This record gives sequence, C-alpha cells and structure tokens, in this order.
Amino acid sequence: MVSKRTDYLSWDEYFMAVALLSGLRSKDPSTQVGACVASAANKIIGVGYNGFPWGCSDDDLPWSREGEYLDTKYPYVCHAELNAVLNSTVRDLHDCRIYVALFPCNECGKVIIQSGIREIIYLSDKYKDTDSVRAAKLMFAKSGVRCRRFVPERASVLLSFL
Ligand SMILES: Nc1nc(=O)n([C@H]2C[C@H](O)[C@@H](COP(=O)(O)O)O2)cc1CO
Ligand SMILES: [Zn+2]
Repeated sequence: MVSKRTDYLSWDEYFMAVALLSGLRSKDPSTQVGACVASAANKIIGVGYNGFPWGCSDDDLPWSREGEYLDTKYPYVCHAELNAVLNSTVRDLHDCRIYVALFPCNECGKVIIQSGIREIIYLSDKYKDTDSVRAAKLMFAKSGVRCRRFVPERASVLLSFL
C-alpha cells in the first residue's frame, strides 16, 4: 500500500507561510508584515500586509522611519493585521486565530479583540520593549486572547515557479 506523504505542512506552518507570502507584497523597505486569519475549521478567512490605504499611491506617501511625523510612514500605513481583519470574508471572527509575522501593536490589538479573534500566533516580537506592544499584551491578557510564538520545525518553505 502506498503511504501518505509525511513532510506536509502542519496547519500552523501553512497559515504562517500564507502570512509570510502575503508580506512579500508589502512595499515597506524596512519591515514587511503579513497576516492570515484562520477559522476554527482551518479555513482561510482573510489575509493582509502592511501598506498605504486605498487611493494613496505607494509612490506619493513617504516610506521614511524618521523625521517630522507627517513626513514618515507611520501616520499613513495600515498594518497587516488590520488589513487581514478588514479583508475577511466574514464579519464575525469569533473563535478565529490570526497568524502574523510580527507581534501586534496596541491599535491592531483593539481591532483583533473587537473582531472576536481568540488566538494570536506570531513569529517575531522585535518591538516587545515598546509601550505599544506592552499595551497590546495587557489588553490581550485582560480579554483572554491567547498569544503564542510560532516555533518553527523547519527553517524554510520553498516555492518554485519552475
Ligand atoms: N504588528 C505590526 N504590523 C505591521 O504591519 N507593522 C507595520 C507598520 C510599518 O509598515 C512596519 C514597521 O516599520 P518599522 O518601524 O519596523 O520600520 O510594519 C508593524 C507592526 C508592529 O507592531
Ligand atoms: Zn498594528
């Protein structure tokens, strides 16, 4: 009897890979973030990446990190998690989970909590010492949203067009 493949992607690997693939669409020169919302039945509900809002050309607004606030990307860019929630095919995300390349900020934290998402699976927590991430963690703890770091069991997933 022929046995099934054994090196197939786990659900966690699959959704995190979709999040990372989505992040490759980002035009941000310093940090590309992707996010993927998955349902309790393991269906993809929404994906997103960090970018400027509809109608705001990637070539007109600044991508700078430093300088006068209005001359940086920060007031304009939509975070990957916000886009993944807004792009979701259903409005009620109760019992869904979100896979994201970078731990959510406090603003996305509010969106995640209010959407009904119950679990966050993240890859990097590189801004863990910022007030934004501290505030997000406080809100997640109070509202019972679980957070866990994605622990990779393989270094990479290869996609080939050839
Ligand atoms: N969780 C997040 N999701 C996101 O989509 N972002 C976006 C906002 C910016 O476009 C970029 C961060 O830029 P930088 O400060 O590392 O150059 O990532 C940022 C965070 C961090 O909280
Ligand atoms: Zn955010």
